[in-house]
Amino acid sequence: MTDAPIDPSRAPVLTIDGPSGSGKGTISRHVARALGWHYLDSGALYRAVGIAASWADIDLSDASALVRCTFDTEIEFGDEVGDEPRVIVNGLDATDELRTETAGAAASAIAAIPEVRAALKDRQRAFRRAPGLVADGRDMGTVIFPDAGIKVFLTASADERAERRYKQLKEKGVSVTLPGLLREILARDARDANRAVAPLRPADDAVRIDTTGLSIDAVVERVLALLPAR
Ligand SMILES: Nc1ncnc2c1ncn2[C@@H]1O[C@H](COP(=O)(O)OP(=O)(O)O)[C@@H](O)[C@H]1O
Ligand SMILES: Nc1ccn([C@H]2C[C@H](O)[C@@H](COP(=O)(O)OP(=O)(O)O)O2)c(=O)n1
Repeated sequence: MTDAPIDPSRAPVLTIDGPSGSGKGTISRHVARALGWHYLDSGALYRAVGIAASWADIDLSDASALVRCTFDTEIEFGDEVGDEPRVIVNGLDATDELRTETAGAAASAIAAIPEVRAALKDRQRAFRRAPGLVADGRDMGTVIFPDAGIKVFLTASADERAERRYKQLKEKGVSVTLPGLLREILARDARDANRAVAPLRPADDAVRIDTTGLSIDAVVERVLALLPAR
C-alpha cells in the first residue's frame, strides 16, 4: 500500500512522542487547550482495539483476527471526565478500562503488528483539522505526520515515569505497586522501541525535552515557546 501524499498547506500539526509516563497526554491536552487546537491521543486507539479484542476473546497472538478487529472497532471520543475525554468502544464506555496497565500492555503488543498500524493510519490523519492538531503517541512525528511543523520528543527517567504512573493510578483507586509498574514500563519501552515497524524514536527534527524534575507548567511553557509568536 502506498501512502497518499500529504498536502503541506493543510492544518498545522504539533507532534508529541515519547515513552509511557513521559507526560505526552497531559502536556498535549494543556497545549491543545492553550492553542484552541484539536487533540489526537493515538495510544487510545491502540488501547481501544486491544480492549475490543479482549471483549471478543481474540488471542493477542492471532494477528489476522486482530487486523479484522482493528477494521471493525468503532472508537469515539466523548465528553471530558476530569481533563480526559471519554472513550467509547463499539458503543460502550471504555474510559476506565482503557487507562489500566493491562490495556497498555495489550495495546503495545498489537501495535507491533504492521497491518494493525496500517489500518489505523487514515483514522489518525483524519484528526488533522483547522485550526490545528496536537497529536501524541510513539510515531506521530516519524510516520503519521512526518510534515508536522513542530515535533517534540518527551523523556523522563524510568523511575520518575513509574512514580508518576503510580500516583496517577492510585488516585483513580487502581491497586498497583511501584516495582510492578517500573517492570511493566521497562518492558513496554523495550517492545515499543525494538519493534520492526514505526519503533519509538525521536524524529530527526524533533526537539527533545527531558521532563525529569520539571513541573507540568514548565514543560507546557517550553513546548508553547517552540511555536511562532502568536
Ligand atoms: N512534567 C511532569 N511533572 C510531574 N508529573 C507529570 C509531568 N508530566 C505529567 N505528569 C503526570 O504524570 C502522569 C502521567 O502522564 P501522562 O500524560 O499520562 O503520560 P503519557 O501520556 O506520556 O503516558 C500524569 O498523572 C501527569 O499528571
Ligand atoms: N502512536 C502510537 C501510540 C501508542 N502505541 C502503542 C505503544 C504503547 O505502549 C501503547 C499504549 O500507548 P499510550 O500512549 O496510550 O500509553 P502511555 O500513555 O504512553 O502509557 O500503544 C503505538 O505503538 N503507537
